[in-house]
Amino acid sequence: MAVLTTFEQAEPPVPVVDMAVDEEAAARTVREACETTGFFYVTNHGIPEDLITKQFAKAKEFFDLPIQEKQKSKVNKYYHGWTPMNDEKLSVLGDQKVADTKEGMYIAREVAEGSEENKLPLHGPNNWPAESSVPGFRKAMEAYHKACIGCTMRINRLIALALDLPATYFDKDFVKLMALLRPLHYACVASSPDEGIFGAGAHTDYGMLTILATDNNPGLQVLMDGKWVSIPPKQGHLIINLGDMLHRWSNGRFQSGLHRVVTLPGQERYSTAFFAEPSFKTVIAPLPTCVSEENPAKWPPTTSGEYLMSKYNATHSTYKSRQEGAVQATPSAPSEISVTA
Ligand SMILES: O=C(O)CCC(=O)C(=O)O
Ligand SMILES: [Fe+2]
Repeated sequence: MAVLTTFEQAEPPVPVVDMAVDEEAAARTVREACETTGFFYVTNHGIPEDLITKQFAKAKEFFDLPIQEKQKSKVNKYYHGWTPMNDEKLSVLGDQKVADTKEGMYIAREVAEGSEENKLPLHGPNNWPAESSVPGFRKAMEAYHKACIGCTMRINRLIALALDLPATYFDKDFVKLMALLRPLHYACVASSPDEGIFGAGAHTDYGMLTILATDNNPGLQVLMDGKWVSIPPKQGHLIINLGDMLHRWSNGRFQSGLHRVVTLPGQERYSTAFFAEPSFKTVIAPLPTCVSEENPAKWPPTTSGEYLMSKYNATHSTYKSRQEGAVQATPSAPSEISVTA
């Protein structure tokens, strides 16, 4: 594992997908990225720049609040809301001594209490901060969340084409998508891989895809050929990476790259991840173009909801304690990580 501490800074090592070019051409670039690292940049992604800027400004205002105020928005039973510093220990490599030096806020698609969807685990109201403590927070986050859903649907078309499926293939599975926006704030604590201190420990994301917006500070690294390679911020671009659910859905064809965040000395960092997962009940069994007699299913079927809950259980201490005696997540196939890493 010594090789995993090697750093290498290079030109952006993952492709740029221009979403304004014709879909077939874009899908070819997506396929190449998805079969190797599972990471790519998108440009002309259709999300107005001012929505990105506004949500960053409001996220900062929220994270600047005193802890007692943020505690009022602490994750609720749906796991929506604020998670404090050092809540997660994401690394799957056994190299992390201190839990992630970041705090975050989970914001989902708003589901009304008492509604049909509210009967599902993880589906319910958000835990917004009071309007008086961060005026405009909800409005900015809801606008950006909505724009990210639109972007997800467009990227899904490219992923479908890249898998030789009709462009609209995933639409039915995302009618009631699980969509979590997660503004993140990394503390001014320099990461030290040798001492096991990370902004975010090495992990793969859980779902279909992640749309990541970052401030101008680098920090994100992806493991490529045994080396940690920086994926730097790129003006006008968003970073897309695939999650484990798509890895499994594509029967291992598309990759969910192992990544981490290493923060630099004297540097706070803000990023906002948007995690898109299929609707809770979507069955995750190999996609038709990814399975055959010669290439049988590598995992048993699961559902999007079960899979996501098993992942939260494994990594979020507050989720685990909240669920004790409540939701029982069904663990999925245990081989996920070794396949990915
Ligand atoms: O902050 C970043 O650059 C990455 C965050 C991330 O990987 C995550 O939240 O899953
Ligand atoms: Fe991630």
